[in-house]
Amino acid sequence: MADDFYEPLPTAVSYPWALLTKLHSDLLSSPDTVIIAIFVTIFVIGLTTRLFSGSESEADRVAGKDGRTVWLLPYWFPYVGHGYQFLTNPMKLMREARDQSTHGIFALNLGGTRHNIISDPGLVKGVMQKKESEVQFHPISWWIVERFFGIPKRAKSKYDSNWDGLMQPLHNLMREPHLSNMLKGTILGLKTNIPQMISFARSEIDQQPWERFAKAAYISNSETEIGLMALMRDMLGNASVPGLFGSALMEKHPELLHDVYDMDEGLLFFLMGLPAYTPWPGVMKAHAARFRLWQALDDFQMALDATVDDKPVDASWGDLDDVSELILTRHSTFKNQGFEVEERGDLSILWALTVNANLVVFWQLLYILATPGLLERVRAELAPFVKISRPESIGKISEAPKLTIDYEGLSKNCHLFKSIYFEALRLNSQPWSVRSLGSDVIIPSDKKSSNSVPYIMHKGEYITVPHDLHMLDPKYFKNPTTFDPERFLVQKEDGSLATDQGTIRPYGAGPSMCKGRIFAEKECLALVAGVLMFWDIEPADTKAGWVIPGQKKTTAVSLPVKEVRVRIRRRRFEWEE
Ligand code: HEM
Repeated sequence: MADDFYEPLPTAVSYPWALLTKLHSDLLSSPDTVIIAIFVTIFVIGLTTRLFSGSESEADRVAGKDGRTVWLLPYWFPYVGHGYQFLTNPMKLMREARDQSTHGIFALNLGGTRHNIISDPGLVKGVMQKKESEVQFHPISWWIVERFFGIPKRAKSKYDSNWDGLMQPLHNLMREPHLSNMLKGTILGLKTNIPQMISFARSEIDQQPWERFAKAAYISNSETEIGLMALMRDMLGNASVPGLFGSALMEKHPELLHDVYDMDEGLLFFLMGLPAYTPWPGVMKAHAARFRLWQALDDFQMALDATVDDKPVDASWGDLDDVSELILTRHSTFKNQGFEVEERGDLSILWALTVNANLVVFWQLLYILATPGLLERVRAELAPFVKISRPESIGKISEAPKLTIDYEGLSKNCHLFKSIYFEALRLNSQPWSVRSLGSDVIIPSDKKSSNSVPYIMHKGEYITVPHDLHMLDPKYFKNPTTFDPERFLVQKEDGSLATDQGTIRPYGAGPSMCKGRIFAEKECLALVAGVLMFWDIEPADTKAGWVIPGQKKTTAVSLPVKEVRVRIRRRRFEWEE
Protein backbone atom coordinates (compact mmCIF):
# COMPACT_ATOMS: atom_id res chain seq x y z
CA MET A 1 0.00 0.00 0.00
CA ALA A 2 1.24 3.40 -0.83
CA ASP A 3 2.38 5.49 2.07
CA ASP A 4 0.14 8.58 1.78
CA PHE A 5 2.06 10.24 4.51
CA TYR A 6 5.43 10.04 2.74
CA GLU A 7 6.96 13.38 1.77
CA PRO A 8 10.50 13.77 0.34
CA LEU A 9 12.86 15.67 2.57
CA PRO A 10 13.89 19.06 1.33
CA THR A 11 17.36 18.82 -0.35
CA ALA A 12 20.24 21.00 0.56
CA VAL A 13 20.79 22.53 -2.92
CA SER A 14 20.65 26.32 -3.29
CA TYR A 15 17.27 27.92 -3.93
CA PRO A 16 17.87 29.38 -7.46
CA TRP A 17 19.39 26.15 -8.75
CA ALA A 18 16.46 24.17 -7.37
CA LEU A 19 14.07 26.59 -9.00
CA LEU A 20 15.76 26.23 -12.41
CA THR A 21 15.86 22.43 -12.14
CA LYS A 22 12.19 22.37 -11.23
CA LEU A 23 11.33 24.75 -14.08
CA HIS A 24 13.29 22.55 -16.50
CA SER A 25 11.66 19.29 -15.39
CA ASP A 26 8.22 20.92 -15.39
CA LEU A 27 8.78 22.23 -18.90
CA LEU A 28 9.87 18.84 -20.18
CA SER A 29 7.00 16.99 -18.58
CA SER A 30 4.57 17.93 -21.38
CA PRO A 31 5.13 18.08 -25.19
CA ASP A 32 3.84 21.68 -25.37
CA THR A 33 6.35 22.80 -22.85
CA VAL A 34 9.20 21.19 -24.84
CA ILE A 35 8.35 23.58 -27.66
CA ILE A 36 8.14 26.47 -25.24
CA ALA A 37 11.50 25.44 -23.79
CA ILE A 38 13.06 25.46 -27.26
CA PHE A 39 11.72 28.95 -27.92
CA VAL A 40 12.89 30.21 -24.54
CA THR A 41 16.37 28.76 -25.17
CA ILE A 42 16.55 30.36 -28.63
CA PHE A 43 15.39 33.66 -27.16
CA VAL A 44 17.99 33.56 -24.38
CA ILE A 45 20.80 32.67 -26.85
CA GLY A 46 19.62 35.41 -29.23
CA LEU A 47 19.40 38.03 -26.50
CA THR A 48 22.80 37.16 -25.04
CA THR A 49 24.44 37.18 -28.48
CA ARG A 50 22.76 40.48 -29.33
CA LEU A 51 24.06 42.06 -26.12
CA PHE A 52 27.66 40.91 -26.50
CA SER A 53 28.29 40.49 -30.28
CA GLY A 54 28.71 44.05 -31.56
CA SER A 55 31.94 45.95 -31.07
CA GLU A 56 32.56 49.68 -31.16
CA SER A 57 35.23 51.22 -33.39
CA GLU A 58 38.29 51.70 -31.17
CA ALA A 59 41.82 53.02 -31.49
CA ASP A 60 44.24 50.28 -32.61
CA ARG A 61 47.74 49.96 -34.00
CA VAL A 62 49.18 47.79 -36.75
CA ALA A 63 52.79 47.70 -38.08
CA GLY A 64 53.59 50.78 -36.02
CA LYS A 65 50.72 52.80 -37.50
CA ASP A 66 47.67 54.14 -35.67
CA GLY A 67 44.15 53.57 -36.86
CA ARG A 68 40.73 52.41 -35.72
CA THR A 69 39.01 49.04 -35.76
CA VAL A 70 35.82 48.79 -37.77
CA TRP A 71 32.49 48.97 -35.92
CA LEU A 72 30.83 45.52 -35.94
CA LEU A 73 27.05 45.59 -36.07
CA PRO A 74 25.52 43.48 -33.26
CA TYR A 75 23.65 40.34 -34.33
CA TRP A 76 21.26 37.82 -32.78
CA PHE A 77 22.72 34.38 -33.44
CA PRO A 78 26.23 33.01 -33.12
CA TYR A 79 27.91 31.88 -36.37
CA VAL A 80 24.89 32.83 -38.58
CA GLY A 81 25.56 36.46 -37.63
CA HIS A 82 23.89 38.77 -40.16
CA GLY A 83 23.66 35.92 -42.69
CA TYR A 84 19.87 35.63 -42.75
CA GLN A 85 19.20 39.37 -43.21
CA PHE A 86 22.01 39.52 -45.75
CA LEU A 87 20.49 36.75 -47.85
CA THR A 88 16.93 38.05 -47.66
CA ASN A 89 17.43 41.82 -48.04
CA PRO A 90 21.10 42.81 -48.17
CA MET A 91 20.47 46.40 -49.23
CA LYS A 92 18.11 47.14 -46.33
CA LEU A 93 20.62 45.75 -43.84
CA MET A 94 23.54 47.65 -45.36
CA ARG A 95 21.63 50.90 -45.92
CA GLU A 96 20.63 51.00 -42.25
CA ALA A 97 24.17 50.18 -41.10
CA ARG A 98 25.66 52.77 -43.49
CA ASP A 99 23.35 55.45 -42.09
CA GLN A 100 24.42 54.63 -38.53
CA SER A 101 28.15 54.44 -39.27
CA THR A 102 30.28 57.55 -38.89
CA HIS A 103 32.55 57.15 -41.90
CA GLY A 104 30.67 54.87 -44.34
CA ILE A 105 32.36 51.73 -43.02
CA PHE A 106 31.04 48.90 -40.82
CA ALA A 107 31.53 45.17 -40.35
CA LEU A 108 29.11 42.26 -40.66
CA ASN A 109 29.45 38.66 -39.54
CA LEU A 110 28.40 36.40 -42.41
CA GLY A 111 28.48 32.73 -41.46
CA GLY A 112 31.45 33.15 -39.14
CA THR A 113 33.53 35.38 -41.44
CA ARG A 114 33.97 39.08 -40.90
CA HIS A 115 33.15 41.32 -43.87
CA ASN A 116 34.23 44.93 -43.69
CA ILE A 117 31.68 46.81 -45.80
CA ILE A 118 32.76 50.13 -47.24
CA SER A 119 30.71 52.81 -48.96
CA ASP A 120 32.90 55.89 -48.36
CA PRO A 121 34.56 56.72 -51.73
CA GLY A 122 37.79 57.88 -50.02
CA LEU A 123 38.22 54.57 -48.19
CA VAL A 124 37.32 52.62 -51.36
CA LYS A 125 40.18 54.38 -53.11
CA GLY A 126 42.48 53.44 -50.21
CA VAL A 127 41.49 49.75 -50.51
CA MET A 128 41.93 49.63 -54.27
CA GLN A 129 45.44 51.08 -54.09
CA LYS A 130 46.70 48.23 -51.88
CA LYS A 131 48.97 45.51 -53.28
CA GLU A 132 47.44 42.14 -54.29
CA SER A 133 49.59 40.42 -51.60
CA GLU A 134 47.67 42.38 -48.91
CA VAL A 135 44.22 42.90 -50.40
CA GLN A 136 43.64 39.89 -52.60
CA PHE A 137 41.34 39.43 -55.53
CA HIS A 138 42.86 36.31 -57.11
CA PRO A 139 41.49 33.70 -54.66
CA ILE A 140 37.99 35.16 -55.01
CA SER A 141 38.25 35.37 -58.77
CA TRP A 142 39.25 31.68 -59.00
CA TRP A 143 36.44 30.68 -56.63
CA ILE A 144 33.90 32.44 -58.90
CA VAL A 145 35.46 31.01 -62.04
CA GLU A 146 35.29 27.48 -60.67
CA ARG A 147 31.91 27.61 -58.97
CA PHE A 148 29.95 29.81 -61.35
CA PHE A 149 31.50 29.17 -64.73
CA GLY A 150 32.22 25.53 -63.92
CA ILE A 151 35.87 25.45 -64.99
CA PRO A 152 37.35 22.14 -63.79
CA LYS A 153 39.49 22.29 -60.62
CA ARG A 154 42.33 20.44 -62.38
CA ALA A 155 42.88 23.45 -64.66
CA LYS A 156 43.84 25.80 -61.81
CA SER A 157 47.60 25.50 -62.24
CA LYS A 158 47.29 26.21 -65.98
CA TYR A 159 45.23 29.32 -65.25
CA ASP A 160 47.69 30.43 -62.57
CA SER A 161 50.64 30.23 -64.95
CA ASN A 162 48.81 31.79 -67.92
CA TRP A 163 46.74 34.44 -66.11
CA ASP A 164 48.53 37.43 -67.63
CA GLY A 165 48.43 35.97 -71.14
CA LEU A 166 44.68 35.37 -70.89
CA MET A 167 44.00 38.81 -69.41
CA GLN A 168 46.10 40.74 -71.94
CA PRO A 169 43.48 40.65 -74.74
CA LEU A 170 40.93 41.93 -72.21
CA HIS A 171 43.16 44.86 -71.30
CA ASN A 172 43.33 45.53 -75.04
CA LEU A 173 39.58 46.24 -74.95
CA MET A 174 40.58 49.58 -73.44
CA ARG A 175 43.35 50.46 -75.92
CA GLU A 176 43.47 51.64 -79.50
CA PRO A 177 43.75 50.34 -82.13
CA HIS A 178 42.49 47.10 -80.51
CA LEU A 179 39.28 48.66 -79.14
CA SER A 180 38.12 49.93 -82.55
CA ASN A 181 39.07 46.60 -84.09
CA MET A 182 36.97 44.71 -81.58
CA LEU A 183 34.05 47.14 -81.74
CA LYS A 184 33.88 46.99 -85.53
CA GLY A 185 31.76 43.83 -85.70
CA THR A 186 29.30 45.01 -83.02
CA ILE A 187 28.74 48.42 -84.61
CA LEU A 188 28.28 46.82 -88.02
CA GLY A 189 25.73 44.45 -86.49
CA LEU A 190 23.83 47.38 -84.93
CA LYS A 191 23.82 49.37 -88.18
CA THR A 192 22.42 46.35 -90.00
CA ASN A 193 19.92 45.19 -87.37
CA ILE A 194 18.43 48.50 -86.14
CA PRO A 195 16.70 49.29 -89.48
CA GLN A 196 15.41 45.70 -89.50
CA MET A 197 14.50 45.63 -85.82
CA ILE A 198 10.78 45.20 -86.51
CA SER A 199 9.58 43.07 -89.41
CA PHE A 200 5.84 43.84 -89.07
CA ALA A 201 5.35 40.18 -89.94
CA ARG A 202 2.26 38.32 -88.75
CA SER A 203 3.86 34.92 -88.60
CA GLU A 204 6.60 34.09 -86.08
CA ILE A 205 8.57 32.29 -88.78
CA ASP A 206 9.02 35.54 -90.67
CA GLN A 207 9.93 37.56 -87.57
CA GLN A 208 13.44 38.42 -86.43
CA PRO A 209 14.77 36.20 -83.61
CA TRP A 210 14.71 39.12 -81.13
CA GLU A 211 11.07 39.83 -82.01
CA ARG A 212 10.08 36.25 -81.23
CA PHE A 213 11.78 36.28 -77.82
CA ALA A 214 10.15 39.66 -77.09
CA LYS A 215 6.69 38.28 -77.95
CA ALA A 216 5.97 40.60 -80.87
CA ALA A 217 2.25 40.94 -81.66
CA TYR A 218 1.22 42.06 -85.14
CA ILE A 219 -0.97 45.16 -85.20
CA SER A 220 -0.62 46.35 -88.81
CA ASN A 221 1.93 46.53 -91.61
CA SER A 222 3.43 49.55 -89.90
CA GLU A 223 2.91 48.86 -86.19
CA THR A 224 3.90 46.11 -83.75
CA GLU A 225 3.37 45.56 -80.04
CA ILE A 226 6.39 44.09 -78.24
CA GLY A 227 8.23 43.72 -74.90
CA LEU A 228 10.82 46.52 -74.65
CA MET A 229 13.21 44.84 -72.21
CA ALA A 230 13.42 41.56 -74.12
CA LEU A 231 13.74 43.43 -77.41
CA MET A 232 16.60 45.69 -76.33
CA ARG A 233 18.40 42.93 -74.45
CA ASP A 234 18.50 40.70 -77.51
CA MET A 235 19.17 43.50 -79.98
CA LEU A 236 22.46 44.23 -78.26
CA GLY A 237 23.35 40.54 -77.82
CA ASN A 238 22.62 39.85 -81.49
CA ALA A 239 25.23 42.44 -82.42
CA SER A 240 27.90 41.99 -79.71
CA VAL A 241 28.12 38.19 -79.63
CA PRO A 242 28.63 37.85 -83.41
CA GLY A 243 30.89 40.93 -83.13
CA LEU A 244 33.33 39.15 -80.80
CA PHE A 245 32.71 35.43 -81.38
CA GLY A 246 31.88 35.61 -85.12
CA SER A 247 28.47 35.08 -86.68
CA ALA A 248 28.46 31.26 -86.86
CA LEU A 249 28.21 30.67 -83.08
CA MET A 250 24.79 32.29 -82.70
CA GLU A 251 23.53 31.00 -86.03
CA LYS A 252 24.26 27.47 -84.81
CA HIS A 253 22.98 28.19 -81.27
CA PRO A 254 20.07 30.66 -81.50
CA GLU A 255 19.18 30.07 -77.81
CA LEU A 256 22.67 31.08 -76.66
CA LEU A 257 21.76 34.47 -75.18
CA HIS A 258 18.81 33.03 -73.27
CA ASP A 259 20.99 30.29 -71.85
CA VAL A 260 23.32 33.01 -70.54
CA TYR A 261 20.37 34.82 -68.92
CA ASP A 262 19.09 31.57 -67.31
CA MET A 263 22.53 30.67 -66.05
CA ASP A 264 22.96 34.17 -64.63
CA GLU A 265 19.71 33.83 -62.66
CA GLY A 266 21.29 30.83 -60.92
CA LEU A 267 24.45 32.67 -59.80
CA LEU A 268 23.69 32.28 -56.11
CA PHE A 269 22.90 28.57 -56.50
CA PHE A 270 26.21 27.96 -58.25
CA LEU A 271 28.15 29.94 -55.64
CA MET A 272 26.43 27.92 -52.88
CA GLY A 273 27.55 24.77 -54.69
CA LEU A 274 24.00 23.42 -55.19
CA PRO A 275 24.01 20.43 -57.56
CA ALA A 276 21.60 20.23 -60.53
CA TYR A 277 19.26 17.80 -58.74
CA THR A 278 18.58 20.21 -55.84
CA PRO A 279 14.77 20.40 -55.51
CA TRP A 280 14.57 24.18 -55.64
CA PRO A 281 13.06 26.28 -58.47
CA GLY A 282 15.61 27.52 -60.95
CA VAL A 283 18.55 25.32 -59.93
CA MET A 284 18.05 22.66 -62.60
CA LYS A 285 17.26 25.34 -65.22
CA ALA A 286 20.50 27.21 -64.48
CA HIS A 287 22.58 24.00 -64.60
CA ALA A 288 20.96 22.88 -67.88
CA ALA A 289 21.63 26.31 -69.42
CA ARG A 290 25.27 26.20 -68.32
CA PHE A 291 25.63 22.69 -69.73
CA ARG A 292 24.33 23.80 -73.16
CA LEU A 293 26.62 26.84 -73.13
CA TRP A 294 29.67 24.66 -72.44
CA GLN A 295 28.65 22.34 -75.27
CA ALA A 296 28.32 25.27 -77.69
CA LEU A 297 31.62 26.83 -76.65
CA ASP A 298 33.49 23.50 -76.66
CA ASP A 299 32.31 22.93 -80.25
CA PHE A 300 33.45 26.43 -81.09
CA GLN A 301 36.92 25.86 -79.60
CA MET A 302 37.25 22.59 -81.54
CA ALA A 303 36.30 24.39 -84.75
CA LEU A 304 38.95 27.06 -84.03
CA ASP A 305 41.54 24.33 -83.31
CA ALA A 306 40.75 22.64 -86.61
CA THR A 307 40.88 25.95 -88.54
CA VAL A 308 44.30 26.83 -87.07
CA ASP A 309 45.59 23.30 -87.82
CA ASP A 310 44.24 23.41 -91.39
CA LYS A 311 42.03 20.42 -90.68
CA PRO A 312 38.50 19.98 -92.04
CA VAL A 313 35.83 21.96 -90.14
CA ASP A 314 32.09 21.30 -90.21
CA ALA A 315 30.74 23.50 -93.02
CA SER A 316 28.19 25.08 -90.66
CA TRP A 317 31.06 26.98 -88.98
CA GLY A 318 31.97 28.75 -92.25
CA ASP A 319 35.55 29.99 -92.36
CA LEU A 320 35.38 31.72 -88.96
CA ASP A 321 37.14 34.75 -90.43
CA ASP A 322 34.92 37.18 -88.48
CA VAL A 323 36.04 35.98 -85.02
CA SER A 324 37.55 38.94 -83.12
CA GLU A 325 41.16 39.48 -82.11
CA LEU A 326 40.11 39.08 -78.44
CA ILE A 327 38.79 35.55 -78.90
CA LEU A 328 41.53 34.48 -81.32
CA THR A 329 44.34 35.64 -79.01
CA ARG A 330 42.82 33.83 -76.03
CA HIS A 331 42.27 30.75 -78.19
CA SER A 332 45.91 30.71 -79.20
CA THR A 333 46.99 30.89 -75.51
CA PHE A 334 44.55 28.10 -74.59
CA LYS A 335 45.76 25.89 -77.45
CA ASN A 336 49.48 26.56 -77.20
CA GLN A 337 49.57 26.19 -73.42
CA GLY A 338 47.88 22.79 -73.47
CA PHE A 339 44.41 23.68 -72.08
CA GLU A 340 41.93 20.89 -72.85
CA VAL A 341 38.87 22.13 -74.76
CA GLU A 342 36.72 21.55 -71.61
CA GLU A 343 39.07 23.77 -69.58
CA ARG A 344 38.86 26.84 -71.80
CA GLY A 345 36.85 29.45 -69.94
CA ASP A 346 35.46 31.78 -72.59
CA LEU A 347 32.04 31.33 -71.03
CA SER A 348 33.18 34.07 -68.65
CA ILE A 349 33.72 36.43 -71.61
CA LEU A 350 30.36 35.58 -73.15
CA TRP A 351 28.68 36.22 -69.79
CA ALA A 352 30.52 39.51 -69.07
CA LEU A 353 29.78 40.70 -72.60
CA THR A 354 26.04 40.16 -72.38
CA VAL A 355 24.53 40.23 -68.89
CA ASN A 356 25.05 43.88 -67.96
CA ALA A 357 25.19 45.97 -71.10
CA ASN A 358 22.13 44.21 -72.56
CA LEU A 359 19.99 45.45 -69.67
CA VAL A 360 21.46 48.94 -69.36
CA VAL A 361 20.20 49.78 -72.87
CA PHE A 362 16.65 48.95 -71.82
CA TRP A 363 16.77 51.32 -68.81
CA GLN A 364 18.44 54.12 -70.81
CA LEU A 365 15.79 53.95 -73.48
CA LEU A 366 12.89 53.69 -71.04
CA TYR A 367 14.00 56.72 -69.01
CA ILE A 368 14.32 58.80 -72.17
CA LEU A 369 10.90 57.77 -73.44
CA ALA A 370 9.16 58.11 -70.07
CA THR A 371 10.49 61.55 -69.08
CA PRO A 372 8.32 64.34 -70.55
CA GLY A 373 10.20 66.50 -73.06
CA LEU A 374 13.44 64.51 -72.89
CA LEU A 375 13.09 62.59 -76.16
CA GLU A 376 13.03 65.77 -78.25
CA ARG A 377 16.13 67.17 -76.51
CA VAL A 378 18.01 63.89 -76.93
CA ARG A 379 17.08 63.54 -80.60
CA ALA A 380 18.31 67.08 -81.28
CA GLU A 381 21.63 66.24 -79.62
CA LEU A 382 22.01 62.94 -81.51
CA ALA A 383 21.06 64.25 -84.97
CA PRO A 384 24.61 65.19 -86.13
CA PHE A 385 25.96 61.75 -85.19
CA VAL A 386 23.22 59.37 -86.35
CA LYS A 387 22.29 59.64 -90.03
CA ILE A 388 19.56 57.85 -91.86
CA SER A 389 19.70 57.96 -95.63
CA ARG A 390 17.26 57.22 -98.39
CA PRO A 391 17.35 53.59 -99.49
CA GLU A 392 18.02 52.30 -103.00
CA SER A 393 14.85 51.33 -104.78
CA ILE A 394 14.11 49.38 -107.93
CA GLY A 395 10.60 50.08 -109.12
CA LYS A 396 8.25 49.73 -106.13
CA ILE A 397 10.66 47.56 -104.14
CA SER A 398 13.02 49.43 -101.87
CA GLU A 399 15.59 48.38 -99.26
CA ALA A 400 15.45 49.56 -95.64
CA PRO A 401 16.83 53.09 -95.10
CA LYS A 402 20.58 53.10 -94.34
CA LEU A 403 21.85 53.97 -90.87
CA THR A 404 25.27 55.35 -89.96
CA ILE A 405 26.36 55.89 -86.36
CA ASP A 406 29.38 57.95 -85.37
CA TYR A 407 29.92 56.23 -82.01
CA GLU A 408 32.98 58.33 -81.16
CA GLY A 409 30.92 61.46 -81.72
CA LEU A 410 28.20 60.18 -79.37
CA SER A 411 30.72 59.58 -76.57
CA LYS A 412 32.57 62.86 -77.05
CA ASN A 413 29.80 65.32 -77.88
CA CYS A 414 26.42 64.08 -76.67
CA HIS A 415 26.72 65.11 -73.04
CA LEU A 416 23.05 64.93 -72.07
CA PHE A 417 22.78 61.50 -73.68
CA LYS A 418 25.91 60.30 -71.86
CA SER A 419 24.71 61.76 -68.55
CA ILE A 420 21.53 59.67 -68.99
CA TYR A 421 23.69 56.57 -69.54
CA PHE A 422 25.53 57.19 -66.24
CA GLU A 423 22.26 57.89 -64.46
CA ALA A 424 20.78 54.60 -65.77
CA LEU A 425 23.88 52.80 -64.48
CA ARG A 426 23.71 54.59 -61.12
CA LEU A 427 20.06 53.73 -60.59
CA ASN A 428 20.00 50.18 -61.88
CA SER A 429 23.34 48.53 -61.24
CA GLN A 430 24.60 46.83 -58.11
CA PRO A 431 28.27 46.15 -58.80
CA TRP A 432 30.27 44.68 -55.93
CA SER A 433 34.02 44.39 -55.48
CA VAL A 434 35.14 41.74 -52.97
CA ARG A 435 38.65 41.18 -51.57
CA SER A 436 40.17 38.82 -49.01
CA LEU A 437 42.90 39.98 -46.65
CA GLY A 438 46.26 38.21 -46.94
CA SER A 439 47.71 40.16 -43.99
CA ASP A 440 46.73 42.73 -41.38
CA VAL A 441 46.19 46.00 -43.23
CA ILE A 442 45.64 49.64 -42.52
CA ILE A 443 43.33 51.31 -45.01
CA PRO A 444 44.05 55.00 -45.42
CA SER A 445 41.39 57.38 -46.61
CA ASP A 446 41.78 59.47 -49.73
CA LYS A 447 43.56 62.74 -48.83
CA LYS A 448 40.84 64.80 -50.54
CA SER A 449 38.10 63.05 -48.59
CA SER A 450 36.40 64.70 -45.61
CA ASN A 451 37.13 61.54 -43.65
CA SER A 452 40.81 61.17 -42.81
CA VAL A 453 40.57 58.23 -40.37
CA PRO A 454 42.60 55.13 -41.35
CA TYR A 455 41.01 51.79 -40.50
CA ILE A 456 42.64 48.56 -39.38
CA MET A 457 41.51 45.15 -40.62
CA HIS A 458 42.93 41.71 -39.99
CA LYS A 459 44.21 38.78 -42.00
CA GLY A 460 41.44 36.33 -42.92
CA GLU A 461 38.72 38.99 -43.02
CA TYR A 462 37.04 40.25 -46.19
CA ILE A 463 36.48 43.68 -47.66
CA THR A 464 33.25 44.07 -49.59
CA VAL A 465 32.43 47.21 -51.53
CA PRO A 466 28.78 47.21 -52.66
CA HIS A 467 29.14 50.25 -54.91
CA ASP A 468 25.36 50.77 -55.05
CA LEU A 469 25.41 51.63 -51.35
CA HIS A 470 27.35 54.75 -52.29
CA MET A 471 25.57 55.34 -55.61
CA LEU A 472 22.20 55.61 -53.79
CA ASP A 473 23.47 57.48 -50.73
CA PRO A 474 21.48 60.70 -50.12
CA LYS A 475 24.63 62.26 -48.60
CA TYR A 476 26.17 62.24 -52.08
CA PHE A 477 23.19 62.19 -54.47
CA LYS A 478 20.17 64.46 -54.06
CA ASN A 479 16.89 62.48 -54.34
CA PRO A 480 18.97 59.36 -54.94
CA THR A 481 16.17 57.13 -56.25
CA THR A 482 14.80 59.70 -58.72
CA PHE A 483 15.95 59.72 -62.36
CA ASP A 484 17.68 63.01 -63.14
CA PRO A 485 18.92 63.17 -66.75
CA GLU A 486 21.27 66.07 -66.01
CA ARG A 487 22.84 64.68 -62.84
CA PHE A 488 26.21 64.10 -64.46
CA LEU A 489 26.28 67.23 -66.63
CA VAL A 490 28.87 69.81 -65.61
CA GLN A 491 29.65 73.25 -66.94
CA LYS A 492 33.26 73.91 -67.88
CA GLU A 493 35.03 77.22 -67.26
CA ASP A 494 34.39 78.35 -70.84
CA GLY A 495 30.65 77.76 -70.30
CA SER A 496 30.46 74.64 -72.45
CA LEU A 497 28.92 71.41 -71.15
CA ALA A 498 30.72 68.17 -70.30
CA THR A 499 29.88 64.92 -68.52
CA ASP A 500 31.54 63.90 -65.28
CA GLN A 501 31.01 60.44 -63.85
CA GLY A 502 31.99 61.70 -60.38
CA THR A 503 32.23 59.07 -57.68
CA ILE A 504 29.92 56.41 -59.15
CA ARG A 505 31.56 53.04 -59.81
CA PRO A 506 29.16 51.00 -61.93
CA TYR A 507 32.11 49.02 -63.32
CA GLY A 508 33.60 48.11 -59.95
CA ALA A 509 37.00 49.31 -58.81
CA GLY A 510 40.70 48.58 -58.62
CA PRO A 511 42.57 45.97 -60.64
CA SER A 512 39.41 43.84 -61.11
CA MET A 513 37.48 46.77 -62.57
CA CYS A 514 35.50 45.96 -65.72
CA LYS A 515 37.76 45.63 -68.75
CA GLY A 516 34.82 46.08 -71.12
CA ARG A 517 33.73 49.48 -69.78
CA ILE A 518 34.77 51.60 -72.78
CA PHE A 519 33.46 48.97 -75.18
CA ALA A 520 30.18 48.84 -73.22
CA GLU A 521 29.70 52.59 -73.21
CA LYS A 522 30.16 52.82 -76.97
CA GLU A 523 27.88 49.92 -77.87
CA CYS A 524 25.14 51.03 -75.43
CA LEU A 525 25.16 54.61 -76.71
CA ALA A 526 25.19 53.41 -80.33
CA LEU A 527 22.21 51.07 -79.93
CA VAL A 528 20.00 53.48 -78.01
CA ALA A 529 20.87 56.37 -80.33
CA GLY A 530 20.12 54.28 -83.44
CA VAL A 531 16.78 53.05 -82.08
CA LEU A 532 15.67 56.54 -81.00
CA MET A 533 16.49 58.04 -84.38
CA PHE A 534 14.91 55.24 -86.41
CA TRP A 535 11.79 54.27 -84.49
CA ASP A 536 8.84 55.86 -82.69
CA ILE A 537 7.92 54.06 -79.48
CA GLU A 538 4.81 54.51 -77.33
CA PRO A 539 3.46 52.64 -74.31
CA ALA A 540 1.09 49.83 -75.32
CA ASP A 541 -1.32 50.83 -72.58
CA THR A 542 -2.03 54.40 -73.61
CA LYS A 543 -4.30 55.02 -70.60
CA ALA A 544 -1.64 54.07 -68.05
CA GLY A 545 1.11 55.79 -70.08
CA TRP A 546 4.75 55.20 -69.26
CA VAL A 547 5.33 53.30 -66.03
CA ILE A 548 8.87 52.65 -64.75
CA PRO A 549 8.71 49.13 -63.29
CA GLY A 550 10.38 48.12 -60.03
CA GLN A 551 13.77 46.43 -60.13
CA LYS A 552 14.61 42.78 -59.68
CA LYS A 553 18.21 42.75 -58.49
CA THR A 554 20.61 40.49 -60.38
CA THR A 555 24.40 40.15 -60.48
CA ALA A 556 25.06 43.71 -61.62
CA VAL A 557 22.29 45.42 -63.66
CA SER A 558 18.67 44.96 -62.55
CA LEU A 559 15.88 43.32 -64.52
CA PRO A 560 12.47 45.03 -64.47
CA VAL A 561 9.98 43.16 -62.25
CA LYS A 562 7.50 43.43 -65.11
CA GLU A 563 8.00 43.64 -68.86
CA VAL A 564 7.16 47.01 -70.47
CA ARG A 565 4.94 46.43 -73.50
CA VAL A 566 5.27 49.09 -76.21
CA ARG A 567 4.03 49.88 -79.70
CA ILE A 568 6.64 50.57 -82.33
CA ARG A 569 6.42 52.32 -85.70
CA ARG A 570 9.13 53.41 -88.09
CA ARG A 571 9.67 57.19 -88.07
CA ARG A 572 8.90 59.15 -91.23
CA PHE A 573 12.07 60.57 -92.76
CA GLU A 574 12.41 63.81 -94.72
CA TRP A 575 12.29 62.15 -98.16
CA GLU A 576 8.92 60.61 -97.23
CA GLU A 577 7.23 63.89 -96.30
C1 HEM B 1 27.38 48.52 -68.90
C2 HEM B 1 27.86 47.31 -68.98
C3 HEM B 1 28.80 46.68 -67.98
C4 HEM B 1 28.83 46.79 -66.62
C5 HEM B 1 27.90 47.62 -65.73
C6 HEM B 1 29.91 45.96 -66.15
C7 HEM B 1 30.26 45.81 -64.82
C8 HEM B 1 31.30 45.02 -64.36
C9 HEM B 1 31.64 44.82 -62.98
C10 HEM B 1 30.90 45.44 -61.81
C11 HEM B 1 32.72 44.02 -62.92
C12 HEM B 1 33.43 43.51 -61.64
C13 HEM B 1 34.33 44.60 -61.13
C14 HEM B 1 35.01 44.31 -59.81
O1 HEM B 1 35.17 43.15 -59.41
O2 HEM B 1 35.40 45.29 -59.16
C15 HEM B 1 33.06 43.68 -64.29
C16 HEM B 1 34.11 42.87 -64.64
C17 HEM B 1 34.43 42.55 -65.94
N1 HEM B 1 33.78 42.97 -67.08
FE1 HEM B 1 32.21 44.21 -67.17
N2 HEM B 1 30.50 45.35 -67.21
C18 HEM B 1 29.86 45.77 -68.36
C19 HEM B 1 30.15 45.38 -69.65
C20 HEM B 1 31.19 44.57 -70.04
C21 HEM B 1 31.49 44.21 -71.40
C22 HEM B 1 30.70 44.65 -72.63
C23 HEM B 1 32.58 43.42 -71.36
C24 HEM B 1 33.25 42.86 -72.58
C25 HEM B 1 33.69 41.71 -72.73
C26 HEM B 1 32.99 43.28 -69.96
C27 HEM B 1 34.06 42.56 -69.51
C28 HEM B 1 34.41 42.43 -68.17
C29 HEM B 1 35.53 41.62 -67.71
C30 HEM B 1 36.47 40.83 -68.59
C31 HEM B 1 35.54 41.70 -66.31
C32 HEM B 1 36.51 41.02 -65.34
C33 HEM B 1 37.66 41.94 -65.03
C34 HEM B 1 38.71 41.31 -64.13
O3 HEM B 1 38.39 40.40 -63.37
O4 HEM B 1 39.84 41.76 -64.18
N3 HEM B 1 32.10 43.98 -69.19
N4 HEM B 1 32.18 44.30 -65.14
